[in-house]
Amino acid sequence: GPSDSHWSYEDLGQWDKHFPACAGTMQSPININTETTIFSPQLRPIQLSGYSLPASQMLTLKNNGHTVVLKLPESLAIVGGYAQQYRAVQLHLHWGSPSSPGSEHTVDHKRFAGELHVVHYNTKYQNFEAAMTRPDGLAVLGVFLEVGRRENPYYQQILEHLPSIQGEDDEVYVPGFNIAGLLPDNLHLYFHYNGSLTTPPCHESVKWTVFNQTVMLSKEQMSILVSSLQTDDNSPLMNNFRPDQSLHRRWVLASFE
Ligand SMILES: NS(=O)(=O)c1c(F)c(F)c(SCCc2ccc(C(=O)O)cc2)c(F)c1NC1CCCCCCC1
Ligand SMILES: [Zn+2]
Repeated sequence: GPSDSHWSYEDLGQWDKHFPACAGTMQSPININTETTIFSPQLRPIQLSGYSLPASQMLTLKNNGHTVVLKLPESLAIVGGYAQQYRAVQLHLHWGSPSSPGSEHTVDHKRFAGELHVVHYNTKYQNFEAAMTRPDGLAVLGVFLEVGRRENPYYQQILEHLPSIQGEDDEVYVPGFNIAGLLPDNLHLYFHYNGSLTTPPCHESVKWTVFNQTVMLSKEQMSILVSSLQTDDNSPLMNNFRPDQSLHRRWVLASFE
């Protein structure tokens, strides 16, 4: 894949040997300290377009050895909340283990069960590859996953296929569905900051939106997420989250008080 899969979450300290950006001062994820976020009323609600896909539109779901990735058509776009238009590339998940949480961002040092990332690129650049290295190149929407009492039908559209892509590089076709169903219903309560990809090559090209409202999955769904996939040497794919990186001179904005 785009970043050689020889890196792992075990050798985090070595990432910057091959990918120098990983040692930068605008890295992600971060801990969001709600005491020092800056209320920014100019932040508009995130508006999405084209997120509801017909079942006739098939998407590829792949275990790439680091996470499960759903490739998205460029017809999905962020049309509000960002200064420029961004189009979808893919979405993927981060999780922990049967006994521990695995979100990437934390809020007041609380780590959530998991985290969804929907990756988009700025349409002022030719394509994703050109955008990936520019400061305003990418927009990633982050959603915290929690365990609740009911099954989440939208996440089930992804989770039900995990048992059939257990091995690294396994992939399967899944029918389209309303991708917006994976996000919280309230898209105007969010944190916003400038950061990076949380995986090598760690490019500092991401304008992050982390929603304040979480989404709920059932216990059984979370169990499928943390225990279905394997990585290269058939070891369980778990705890695929990067520890939080220091903020340095950055501020985190909040669209709410
Ligand atoms: N949180 S994140 O957005 O930084 C992120 C991660 F944390 C990730 F862990 C990942 S997966 C690791 C990168 C990767 C490896 C293999 C393949 C492949 O075989 O197709 C593809 C990608 C991952 F894919 C992403 N997002 C990617 C950034 C990596 C390179 C380009 C792919 C689009 C966005
Ligand atoms: Zn991610």
